[in-house]
Amino acid sequence: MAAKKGPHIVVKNMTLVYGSNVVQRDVNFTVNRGDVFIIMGGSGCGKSTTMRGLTGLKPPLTGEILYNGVNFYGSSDAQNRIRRSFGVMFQSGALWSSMTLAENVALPLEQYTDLNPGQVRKIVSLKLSLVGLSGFEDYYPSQISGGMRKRVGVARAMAMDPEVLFFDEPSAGLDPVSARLLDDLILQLRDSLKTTMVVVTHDLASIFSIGSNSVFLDSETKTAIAHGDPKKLLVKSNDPKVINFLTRGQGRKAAGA
Ligand SMILES: Nc1ncnc2c1ncn2[C@@H]1O[C@H](COP(=O)(O)OP(=O)(O)OP(=O)(O)O)[C@@H](O)[C@H]1O
Repeated sequence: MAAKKGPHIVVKNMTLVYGSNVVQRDVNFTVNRGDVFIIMGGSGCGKSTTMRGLTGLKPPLTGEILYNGVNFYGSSDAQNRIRRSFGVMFQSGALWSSMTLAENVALPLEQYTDLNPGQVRKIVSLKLSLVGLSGFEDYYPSQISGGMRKRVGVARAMAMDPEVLFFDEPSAGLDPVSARLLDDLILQLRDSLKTTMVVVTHDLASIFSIGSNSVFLDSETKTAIAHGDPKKLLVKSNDPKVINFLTRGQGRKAAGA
């Protein structure tokens, strides 16, 4: 578990492309240990692609991504080792509908560890209790709410005690109260487990309530134009695009910042 402060993920001059289409160019940012780090920006600016770069699904054309100083794409050995140090929660929760919640959370443990079934069962119960779902082990995804399914996705992403947890649009499809509960869970897990959290979102309520650090990706210039605590950016940024985004187009005064 990561306990020390300091840089956890360092992105250096990262350029991401699909064929001849440049999504983001020369992006630089640092995610510190224990950050709830927000990847933000307007539609299509490349947030999901950046997360794919950070998680090994999209090798950058150029640049480096360092985890604890080790180049993620430097060798397949490094990549495999680093991949084991993080968990990913996809937008829908990505649960298998034919499996119980316990079976879903057990999957990574069965795939990547030699734990016996009794040990797996214990860890699964612990992870489900961490996300407030004790006693739901034998339910199927269709028998629980959307917010609960996302929590199961978090439990599964945490099965291997990751140092970093990635969230792709965690509040998508949730009502505001469920979205808020999920935000609270993210903060609670960060505080209790010291896990570094990286969150792709354009939900302003989430950005301000959980974000301690961020990068703002701009779709016009195709690069990062702001970096830091979103609450501070709201007050201090001089970039009209950043202010426009953070105030939903209202401007700083109207937004009360
Ligand atoms: N698999 C792909 N192949 C080709 N182009 C893609 C692919 N995935 C995304 N793109 C393009 O890359 C750009 C960035 O997409 P991406 O999904 O990363 O943006 P985003 O900021 O996450 O968007 P949104 O907020 O709408 O989810 C878009 O122009 C998109 O059309």
